[in-house]
Amino acid sequence: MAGNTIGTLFRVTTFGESHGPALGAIVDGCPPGLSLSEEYIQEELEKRRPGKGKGETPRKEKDKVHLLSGVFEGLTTGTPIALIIYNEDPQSSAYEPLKEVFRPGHADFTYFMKYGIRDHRGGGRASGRETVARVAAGAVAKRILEEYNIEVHAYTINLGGISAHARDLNFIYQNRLFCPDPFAYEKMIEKIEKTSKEGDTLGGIVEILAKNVPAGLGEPVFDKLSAELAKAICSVGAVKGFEIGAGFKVAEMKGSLNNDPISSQGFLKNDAGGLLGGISSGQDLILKVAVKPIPSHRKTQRTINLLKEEIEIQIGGRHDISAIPRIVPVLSAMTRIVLADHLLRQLAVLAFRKRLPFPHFFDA
Ligand SMILES: Cc1cc2nc3c(=O)[nH]c(=O)nc-3n(C[C@H](O)[C@H](O)[C@H](O)COP(=O)(O)O)c2cc1C
Ligand SMILES: C=C(O[C@@H]1CC(C(=O)O)=C[C@@H](OP(=O)(O)O)[C@H]1O)C(=O)O
Repeated sequence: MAGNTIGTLFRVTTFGESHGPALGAIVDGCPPGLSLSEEYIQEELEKRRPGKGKGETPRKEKDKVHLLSGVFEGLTTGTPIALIIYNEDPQSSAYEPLKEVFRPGHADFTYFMKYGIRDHRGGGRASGRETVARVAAGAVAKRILEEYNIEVHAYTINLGGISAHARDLNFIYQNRLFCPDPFAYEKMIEKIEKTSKEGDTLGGIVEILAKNVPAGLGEPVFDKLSAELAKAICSVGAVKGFEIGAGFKVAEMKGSLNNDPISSQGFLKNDAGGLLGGISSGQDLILKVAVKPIPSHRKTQRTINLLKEEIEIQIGGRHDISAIPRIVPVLSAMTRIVLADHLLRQLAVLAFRKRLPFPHFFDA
């Protein structure tokens, strides 16, 4: 069925289920001549791989990526890139008792209402494990963006109500929570430990910062960069909120405060989050993403089964306490996929745009 592909010139399709033999991605539209290796992609996958930090699912997966096509002698050929990651530790029998039960907060009920059939093993395609394929594809997008010096950083600014106040971009890559604030990091770890003991789970907020994004990315109407980013980010499981720049605060701001004044040196502030008319302004892109707590907590939950009988369940098995931090590299990957697609789309415009007046407005 439809709905497994994202992008126009840079197209990503993912396939696979959490407890099937494998997950993977087909990446079509990557330009030729870029260096790309399994090692490069693996480095990104390691950031999402389960079982590496406090409160993460203990499922033992190497998440080893196999690059099947589209690369010859270390360089992309311009043809489709196929990436596959085999599942090694599914333990599907743990899901047998849940076969005819709808877990609250998970996708069991809606998948069943839609298809009338579902792969109950580990949530099937609705599992957070599907995101391994997205991160693999996002690594290809990263290679394209590197050619234009475009950087994407994502980091945890809130975990279970504990806020990060500092934004130390070096520190985010030194801790497993991708937290930019060493003080908040300690508090977040304590919160995970306490919540884990209580048998409960946590949500949080991830901020995404994209630097050196040239002005002009995004189409004017339906494929606005803002809309495409919202779609890509909200396509990730457990995402419940998305903000651009000042986000929901704009509702309370006056226009005289909200607008970012423009000087010959550039914009004087960035409440717009780098997007005007849905098109990148050349300022940093700043996005915020609200992530809900993991639905599989250990407390008793009310639900129904396939016979519509009311029952109580207690979910055991292997689960994250929070989708944070492992969702953080997924959100970077989705942002990169959208930016790579729109960069390629804008390069076609620029080939002609340079004939018009004011070419000095463009650096790309
Ligand atoms: C990286 C990541 C890890 C996740 N880990 C778990 C988990 O261990 N257990 C669980 O029940 N849900 C987990 N989730 C959340 C569910 O996949 C998600 O809640 C489910 O697909 C329902 O979708 P929704 O929350 O968007 O409505 C995870 C999600 C992500 C993105
Ligand atoms: C395996 C991963 O996370 C899984 C995401 C997940 C869910 O319901 O989303 C449920 C758990 O699956 P299982 O019960 O098979 O262990 C997590 O372990 C992964 O992200 O690689």
